[in-house]
Amino acid sequence: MTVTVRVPAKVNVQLAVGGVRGDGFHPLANVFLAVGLYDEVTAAPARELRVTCSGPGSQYVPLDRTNLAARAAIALAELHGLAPDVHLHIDKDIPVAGGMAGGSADAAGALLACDVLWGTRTPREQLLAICAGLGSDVPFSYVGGAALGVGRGEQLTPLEVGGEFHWVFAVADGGLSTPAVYGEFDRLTAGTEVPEPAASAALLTALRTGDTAALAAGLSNDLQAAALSLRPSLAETLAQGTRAGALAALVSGSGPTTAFLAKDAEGAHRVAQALLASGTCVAARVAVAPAPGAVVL
Ligand SMILES: C[C@@](CO)(OP(=O)(O)O)[C@H](O)COP(=O)(O)OP(=O)(O)OC[C@H]1O[C@@H](n2ccc(N)nc2=O)[C@H](O)[C@@H]1O
Ligand SMILES: Nc1ncnc2c1ncn2[C@@H]1O[C@H](COP(=O)(O)OP(=O)(O)O)[C@@H](O)[C@H]1O
Repeated sequence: MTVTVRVPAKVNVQLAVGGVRGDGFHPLANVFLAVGLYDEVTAAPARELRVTCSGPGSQYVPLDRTNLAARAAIALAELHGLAPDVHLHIDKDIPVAGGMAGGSADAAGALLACDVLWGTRTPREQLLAICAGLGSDVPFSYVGGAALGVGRGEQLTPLEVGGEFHWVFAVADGGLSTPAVYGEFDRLTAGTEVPEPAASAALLTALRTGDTAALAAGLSNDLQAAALSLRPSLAETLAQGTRAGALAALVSGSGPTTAFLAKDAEGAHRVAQALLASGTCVAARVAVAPAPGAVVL
């Protein structure tokens, strides 16, 4: 028997970042939106823990016990006093190290796949606690849809979404390290008063009412300046998407993937074609949001 779970990528429609905490993390008001780009994680019985990976960027994914999917399997096995003897295969479609939470998606997917394969029927609250222990973004990858994440992003409140949003994602050449981008944020804000992060009421209303123009007006990412500082060429990608008719353009999370909100499906295809033709990205993907969280196929 094998179990395959599909898990979505995310874009942060608002990422408000406060001053660094004593534990090295930053307090956030993180408005997550799951988008329809997916990894699939398949769990199969095996003699020992083994991870394989296929798809774009898979050569950059570690296959040892540092892989977030492997860590998820180990954490679940420990909870139930089992050995984590499982073969996890990750079929990647989410850009690696791209600011779209691909590793977090794989962790959430592996957790659900192993829970079903092993018949451990772990209560949802316990699964979410394991997710939070694995990484700040992992609980959201599990639940999907849209949610406000506070604390370091792991404390979630689900958000209502009143419509569909059409996105384009420009995949950059190479990745950006999340800790490096937070470090650059600290450098750029040193000596300034960083306000307490708070979710924007206008943005939450835009999500609830499915108002694309209002969502476009409210998009914000406090890590964008840091990502652009580390990768100045992203400014040109953002400009090309805007020129092609995107309603708004921003860096996705810690980058370097850039995200473009379009009016409708046709607009999204136009923006994707223009981005590819501009040569400022290696791939341009269209995706609809919101997408569901981890689901068994
Ligand atoms: C920036 C965001 C936005 O959603 O995602 P990406 O765009 O990278 O996908 C997240 O905050 C990334 O979350 P995640 O990738 O799960 O981070 P973690 O594994 O928990 O932490 C990795 C490192 O990022 C930094 N970090 C993470 C979260 C946070 N609130 N403050 C931080 O300073 C810390 O340096 C930490 O050691
Ligand atoms: N299953 C996984 N998929 C992708 N990256 C992983 C995975 N497990 C660990 N990693 C490591 O996490 C880093 C961040 O990857 P990823 O989650 O794709 O990006 P981001 O944090 O920007 O959303 C990668 O460079 C890789 O070394």
